[in-house]
Amino acid sequence: MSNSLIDTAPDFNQPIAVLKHCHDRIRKQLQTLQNLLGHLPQHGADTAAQKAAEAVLKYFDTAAPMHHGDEEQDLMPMLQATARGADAALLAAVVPGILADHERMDAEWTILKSQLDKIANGVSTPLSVDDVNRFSEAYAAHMLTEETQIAPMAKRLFTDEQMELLGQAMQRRRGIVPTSAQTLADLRLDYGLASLSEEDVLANPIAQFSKWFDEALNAQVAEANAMSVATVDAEGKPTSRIVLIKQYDERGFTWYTNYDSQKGQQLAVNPNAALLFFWSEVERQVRIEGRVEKTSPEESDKYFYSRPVKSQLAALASKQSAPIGSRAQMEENYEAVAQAQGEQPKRPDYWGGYRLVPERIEFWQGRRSRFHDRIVYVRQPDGTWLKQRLQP
Ligand SMILES: Cc1cc2nc3c(=O)[nH]c(=O)nc-3n(C[C@H](O)[C@H](O)[C@H](O)COP(=O)(O)O)c2cc1C
Ligand code: PXP
Repeated sequence: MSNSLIDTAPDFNQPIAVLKHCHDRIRKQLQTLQNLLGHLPQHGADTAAQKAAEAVLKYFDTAAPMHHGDEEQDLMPMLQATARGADAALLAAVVPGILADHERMDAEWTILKSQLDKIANGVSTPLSVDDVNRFSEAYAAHMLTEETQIAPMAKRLFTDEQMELLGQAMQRRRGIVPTSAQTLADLRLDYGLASLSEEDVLANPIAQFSKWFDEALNAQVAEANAMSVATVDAEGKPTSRIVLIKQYDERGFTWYTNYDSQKGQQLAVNPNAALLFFWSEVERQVRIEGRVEKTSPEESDKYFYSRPVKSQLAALASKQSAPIGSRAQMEENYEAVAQAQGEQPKRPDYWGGYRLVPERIEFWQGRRSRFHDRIVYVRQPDGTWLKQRLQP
């Protein structure tokens, strides 16, 4: 039970209150900056000024970035994945501005920091009124938007479980380990952001993939375009690795690589493969299975030449998946290729695209207590897709 007469920080089981508490601390630091502006002309970088500068530096170097991280990596993505209708429209209007504010405030902080560093070290240097005011005004407007638009929406929309997840993520960011020693086996997240029903999914699985992919991008899932590709060797032993998807359409899902690599050699013997996307921030997984074919040389050219020249050279300099003695040897190979090829390297025949032509695509949405939603599409001999719900 908290004593309401004493000003203590709220618990992480009330994450929105913690974020508000951070704002109050920011306001105190901004006041300290104003106080410093008044103090410095008379007293210079005396002990009081040094202490004040140190406090402001400590807060904006450590706590503020974590606060921005809470919002960018947890609060906003969770809200974006939950909000519908007018709430979703409001977020679409407000979130880009919030992210841009963070960048601007970071830039303004860099300017102030160099001045405060000197003051903290006892150097009597002036603190720019304009720099302080720009920084303070940026924060004031930003915090007001969050407190009037974002926090009330989160309080209204988030379930108890979502609040708990948000609080846990914020604790992890601060390196706070739960007090009872948590064992590996106890590590688990309960999912509850959304549901998936037969009515929700589109008739065409590629269109459904497109919808989820766009939602993952909008929710700022880290590397939403990264997918695992599983292949098997001649004896049927599986291996998997991450690649970046570069295109998808009715024909299939495409990535680019070295045809002589381990995966290339395996696909030459057995073209069956499986792709996997895991989008943790939206609690979704997509599994895609089928047979792989090479993209046409024209398609491979088009993608190869769209890449940065240094990546083109790196592809030429690397016998992907073959052992090599040292990093130095790799650098030598790169330099030799760069010398030989110049600014316009030519795509080698052994580098190009693979397209997985899907036969089965499953969409998984995490639900509470492991009672998840799974909808699978299986391609029928006539080319149509059969849709089924699978048990979790
Ligand atoms: C995020 C990420 C993206 C990657 N994207 C690609 C890619 O698009 N193409 C590629 O050949 N390797 C990519 N790699 C490297 C592969 O995971 C792998 O190391 C490499 O393709 C060799 O695999 P193999 O020996 O199984 O053929 C990526 C790795 C990571 C972690
Ligand atoms: N090839 C290799 C070896 C990679 O590691 C990657 C990505 O990590 C890629 C290709 C795809 O990258 P890009 O987007 O530069 O084509």
